[in-house]
Amino acid sequence: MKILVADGVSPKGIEILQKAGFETVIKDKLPAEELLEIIPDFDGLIVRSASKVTKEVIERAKKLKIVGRAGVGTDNIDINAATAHGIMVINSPGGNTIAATEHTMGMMMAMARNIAVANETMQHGEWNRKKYTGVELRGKTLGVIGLGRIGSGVATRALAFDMNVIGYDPYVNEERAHSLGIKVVSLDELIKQSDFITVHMPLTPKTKGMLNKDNIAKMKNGVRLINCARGGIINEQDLADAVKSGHVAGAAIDVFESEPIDPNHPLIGLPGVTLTPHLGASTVEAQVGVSVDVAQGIVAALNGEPVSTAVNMAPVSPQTMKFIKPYLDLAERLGCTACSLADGPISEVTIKYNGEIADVDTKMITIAAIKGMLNPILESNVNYVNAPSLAKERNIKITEIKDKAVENFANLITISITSSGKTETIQGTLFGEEGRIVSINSYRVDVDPHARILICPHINRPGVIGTIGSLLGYANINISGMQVGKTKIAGTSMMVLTIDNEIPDTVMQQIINLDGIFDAKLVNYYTV
Ligand SMILES: NC(=O)C1=CN([C@@H]2O[C@H](COP(=O)(O)OP(=O)(O)OC[C@H]3O[C@@H](n4cnc5c(N)ncnc54)[C@H](O)[C@@H]3O)[C@@H](O)[C@H]2O)C=CC1
Ligand SMILES: O=C(O)C(=O)COP(=O)(O)O
Repeated sequence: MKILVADGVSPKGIEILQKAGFETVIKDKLPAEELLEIIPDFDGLIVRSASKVTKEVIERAKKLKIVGRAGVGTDNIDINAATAHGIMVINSPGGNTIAATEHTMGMMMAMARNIAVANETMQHGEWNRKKYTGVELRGKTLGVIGLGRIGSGVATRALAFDMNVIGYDPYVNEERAHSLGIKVVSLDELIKQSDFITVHMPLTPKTKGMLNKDNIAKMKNGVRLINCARGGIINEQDLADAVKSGHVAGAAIDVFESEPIDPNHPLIGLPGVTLTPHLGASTVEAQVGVSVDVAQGIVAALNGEPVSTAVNMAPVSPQTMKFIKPYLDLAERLGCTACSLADGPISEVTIKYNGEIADVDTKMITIAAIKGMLNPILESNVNYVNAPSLAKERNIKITEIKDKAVENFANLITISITSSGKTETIQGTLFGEEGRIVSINSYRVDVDPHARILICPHINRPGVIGTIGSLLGYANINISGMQVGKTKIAGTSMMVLTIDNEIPDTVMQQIINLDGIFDAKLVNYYTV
């Protein structure tokens, strides 16, 4: 498989891709037209913030399976288009947190003490001590908007500078804010009380222009603003106007609505304004971190493994991922088994979780089951990204049930599929990390759901199993394992044979026609 690295990333990640057997094509600052032209040839794409992965790029990328963002912000990627095409988007959120946090602190100090402008003028032979008198951070109120990884890092560092830190983040609870040692206030209060305001949230339709002329007018006279998150969160023209009027004493800006910026940008040349060209993540350490993280994510995803940093899937924490990982494979095999038993279009699927597993976030396990169920019947490649939307398109109703109560197994997944008014129910559990099917339509079994199995409910009387064995033997099909499951219904059993070769349709029909056989279903796990 081929991976295109469109923006410069550290060679450490590229080594990981190459070691995993991927061919890599490395381009730095790839022009948009060239990206469009060459993308059809690639299975994976790595970008930073410079490359724009537009709908057009996605639509041309017929082989593309994954876009990896070596960094946090994915606003340069059309996530909806990627999802609609079943393309996974992953990012590498932890790797550049410290870099962006420290850059924010640096920008705040540079702005407060006129460091950048003093340096610039000194380089031109000027010695002007009076003009560049600054202000102290100690005792000033810092308003942090967005208390995620970077915002909370900035908050705790600012406390070490004896600043009074207040924060606003509608998605962070008070407990978390208290653990940071800061006070949570409303946006309005933060705007009115702060001497410095720094923003640390993603650019979304909600956050675009969140700081603008209306609320800048409510800020303290002499307020200083910092944006090391995304251009556009603070309206650039409104900010420039407020700096010119003197209401805003300083601005430290690393990110811009359009990058690189135009030489006529309104913030260029204004007193008190410190600008850097999107340097927040540009440290040696951060670039190694994001490159390694994104490469590992791509290798895992292209090997069919789930990735906790996927952006267009339900987010899963690394701890939850560790717990659920073995269940994903099991659920996919149970889904595949259930689908193979169904006799018509699937209308409804119920996935029930019993035991400890009922306490964790099972969304991804449910998706794995749907993926396993749809892959054998759909032409398109069903993956963790497109499985829910493909099920929805086919009007399949999906229900998750959770119940901590257990009977025979510490954890049990039960998948019931309804098709043509008939429901097939498969149950599975883990023995250690090994998945097992433990019941099929109430017949108790212990089946390893790999390779290929033949499931035959039959009359429990002498000779029935033997006739199938002979028939398969004549057809030169080897049976490498066998289980007979019983139920409470007297006189019937469930035979599950592990089969080494494909069974031709004619032989399947002969099996179904045998006296004492109710049905025969072949389950192939090659799609899992
Ligand atoms: N300048 C640079 O080079 C870098 C910039 N960034 C940017 O910094 C920003 C923050 O990154 P992280 O802290 O890693 O993200 P994060 O996801 O950990 O934190 C974002 C926070 O914003 C909050 N939030 C969302 N909507 C909000 C709203 N309307 N009002 C207030 N808070 C809101 C969320 O609840 C979350 O706590 C992102 O935009 C990212 O792209 C990240 C790394 C480097
Ligand atoms: O990670 C982010 O969100 C950043 O803004 C860093 O962008 P970059 O990778 O330096 O182009």
